[in-house]
Amino acid sequence: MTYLFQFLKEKKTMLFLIILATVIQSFSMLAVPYFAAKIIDDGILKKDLMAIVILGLQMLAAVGLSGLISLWASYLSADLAALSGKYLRDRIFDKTQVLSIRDFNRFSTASMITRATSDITVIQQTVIMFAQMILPAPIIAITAIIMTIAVSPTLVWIPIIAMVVFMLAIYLIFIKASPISKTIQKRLDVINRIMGEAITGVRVIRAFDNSEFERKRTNQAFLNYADNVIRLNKTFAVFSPLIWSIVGISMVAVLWFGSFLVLNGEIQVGGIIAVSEYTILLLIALIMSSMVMVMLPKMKACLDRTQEVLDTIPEIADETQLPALQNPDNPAKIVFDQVSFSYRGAEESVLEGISFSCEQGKTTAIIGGTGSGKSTIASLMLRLYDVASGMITLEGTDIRQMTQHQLREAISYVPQKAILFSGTIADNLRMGNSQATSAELEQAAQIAQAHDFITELAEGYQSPVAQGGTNFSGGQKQRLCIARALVKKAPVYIFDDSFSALDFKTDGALRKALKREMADAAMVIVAQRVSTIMDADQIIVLDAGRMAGIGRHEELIKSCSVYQEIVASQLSETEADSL
Ligand SMILES: Nc1ncnc2c1ncn2[C@@H]1O[C@H](COP(=O)(O)OP(=O)(O)OP(=O)(O)O)[C@@H](O)[C@H]1O
Repeated sequence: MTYLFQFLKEKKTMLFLIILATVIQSFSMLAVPYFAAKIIDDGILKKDLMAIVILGLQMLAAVGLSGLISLWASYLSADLAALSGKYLRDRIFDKTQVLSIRDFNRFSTASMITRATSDITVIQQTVIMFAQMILPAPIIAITAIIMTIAVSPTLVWIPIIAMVVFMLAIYLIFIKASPISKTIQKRLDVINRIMGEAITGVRVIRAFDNSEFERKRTNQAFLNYADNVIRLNKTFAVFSPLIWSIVGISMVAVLWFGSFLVLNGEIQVGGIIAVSEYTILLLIALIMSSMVMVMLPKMKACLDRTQEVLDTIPEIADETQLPALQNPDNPAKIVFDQVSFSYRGAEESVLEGISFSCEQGKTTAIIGGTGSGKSTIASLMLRLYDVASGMITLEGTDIRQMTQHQLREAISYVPQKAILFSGTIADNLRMGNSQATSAELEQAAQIAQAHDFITELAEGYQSPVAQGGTNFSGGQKQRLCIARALVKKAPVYIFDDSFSALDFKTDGALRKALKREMADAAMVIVAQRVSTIMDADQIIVLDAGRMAGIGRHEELIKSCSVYQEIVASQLSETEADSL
């Protein structure tokens, strides 16, 4: 609730206007029974036509005012609801940008998407309903009771008892529905995850003819969701008969006890009409508000889930007191000093005692078997995780002693999985440097060996990129990601297995161009293929998270058995012998 209250605090003027409009609307609505009673008592019973006309006009004015004010209140509450959704989505988005990968994994992608979309839509809808239907209820209830007292204090117990019984019933339903609503939102997460996988993985599912298995899996998820929705609806099924019983019994009570009072001369006939109308208006206000109450358990579940994300304290946060940066001209750009690291929950270290230095103008390659920890080294350089022991420095400064912004400004990164965003090619290339000129885009694309295929497209650099870059081949996507990293000019470049989808010729041409054009940068190339890293200035050989060797290709081929094995497994005997 905290964040919603913060939002309402920020929008207090709007909230005040809505409350004001609601008060005026409630009063004008409750004036109608007052005039109705007067018309009966002072007009009809006294046969005074003039009084009937005047009171009728006053009644019409009250109805008109109530309608107009209600329209204004609706506009205001629609605005408030839409803005509340925007406010919460902005906060969630900002949070996703500071959460560490580990924090992020705690929630799962599907759940994060549900929280930012449908959960907030539920909150948004409830805010509008709250403003339009719940807010007027107490005002109408209190005024109706005061007006009833004014007409007949003896009959006031009827609307009061009706109201208490009604609220007690709603409270009990709320208590029962709350946990079910929470479960429903969790089931929705599962549906989103499974449907997401079924849709994005449709090619694989068809290729493995696995539709039947997927159908069973989705069916189970849909059933679990439906079961809970049915339980919730059953809980609310008692609601309608209960309400109408309370309304009916209240009416009987008003007419019955009211008739006695009329016969005793304590009130006039119009009084019975007024009291019964006040009771009905009070109950209608409560019915309307309770319809929204039905949504409250769900809204609470959604708010709790939103709050859970927003309350998460990022595992990796910038220090508040940062020392001045060391030496930006330090030729040793990135240094790993006895770095060890393990993923949360894993018993063994993924990296152990890693020490090396990436120098300006030099290429450092990291090679090793799958799962040996190559990508983890890249993630640590970007401080997506913090080291367990040891230290990583950028230009002489411990990367924990600088802001994440400073660190990531200095590094340009090409991820292992080529990720593109919907928009144009130019939009994607400008991601790390929005001011880049067309000439700079072209130059980067040329180095990345992407220029030729881009210019062959009808719209060139303005060609559309589909969500996830699905309209490009694996190799084209990789080259666009490399070009994107080159457009962002940085002292350090990390290529995490970014040449794997390229043919040997393109791979060779790209590396040659990189060496020529990026002569001043420190380059880190993570690779599986020996041919990609053979001419690097230093090669780090990883074996199960430990450094099995470091040096140039010619040295390692003689001294490092792990490297020899990798080379032997990839190059033909003649090729290996000739090296
Ligand atoms: N987010 C994670 N949580 C837990 N374990 C992880 C995570 N990411 C990687 N690992 C584990 O850490 C080890 C090293 O993974 P890493 O991705 O660094 O290897 P790699 O050498 O880059 O492999 P590949 O060449 O296959 O990409 C693996 O055993 C992997 O299972």
